[in-house]
Amino acid sequence: MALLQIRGVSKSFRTLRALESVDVDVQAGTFHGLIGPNGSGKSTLLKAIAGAHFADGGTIVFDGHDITRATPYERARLGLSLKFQITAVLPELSVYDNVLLAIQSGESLMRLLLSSSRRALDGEVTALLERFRLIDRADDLAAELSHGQQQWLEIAMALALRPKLLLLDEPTGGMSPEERRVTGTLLAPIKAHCTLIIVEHDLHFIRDICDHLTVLDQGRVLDHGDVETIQRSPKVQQVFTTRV
Ligand SMILES: Nc1ncnc2c1ncn2[C@@H]1O[C@H](COP(=O)(O)OP(=O)(O)OP(=O)(O)O)[C@@H](O)[C@H]1O
Repeated sequence: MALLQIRGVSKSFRTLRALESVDVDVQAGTFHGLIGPNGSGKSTLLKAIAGAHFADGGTIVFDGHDITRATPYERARLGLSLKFQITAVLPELSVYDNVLLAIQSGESLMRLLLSSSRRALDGEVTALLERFRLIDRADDLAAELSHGQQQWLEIAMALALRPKLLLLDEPTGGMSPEERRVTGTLLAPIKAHCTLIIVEHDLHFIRDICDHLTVLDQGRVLDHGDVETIQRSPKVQQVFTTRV
């Protein structure tokens, strides 16, 4: 059974049908790309998965649980984590404290009161900072990081609670080509423990890191399959040459 099963999901904003009867299966241990022209519904689908929007119709089953009406908090407890397009780091805190807070957000109040404090969590914070090449910036304010480094910090924070499924909305937006390349390198090892759904406009980037692609067009699934199949798909080629 797929880790995530989306069946017949629809979402309207007033009269606009942003998603129309969308079916997607995401297998555990894969990187799954969502692509499509502007306004095709990619972000709306991510938000419906994370619970930031409720679907108007259809069902979403995650890891055997029907989460269609679950709150974002309940989904997070089941192992879903979302990093939005807009940076959400706390700029006035150090890089270290941003990651520490992200880890502590999953701690029970009792553990916090008993102070499973900085020292107890230091190993976890340090490991994440090392993995995301931020250890040398640990004491700097998050505001002082480059745009690319802030994105990596956010991915590290999204991984702090060890999610089973990570949702990334355009993580390479605004990055330099070198930062994009590094982002691919940083994401690759998470496949060992985390499934990924990623929305991206950079088709080279997504082609290089994804196993499977779903193509949306005007709120519907236009095609899906492995990267080679999608690259050869005439209907996908037509949409990308005429409307991207
Ligand atoms: N909160 C909202 N209220 C009203 N309309 C919305 C809302 N969110 C999205 N839409 C509309 O729904 C449609 C799908 O938007 P969505 O952001 O999901 O597309 P997208 O594929 O992610 O686009 P892009 O690639 O430009 O980010 C668009 O027409 C958009 O204007």
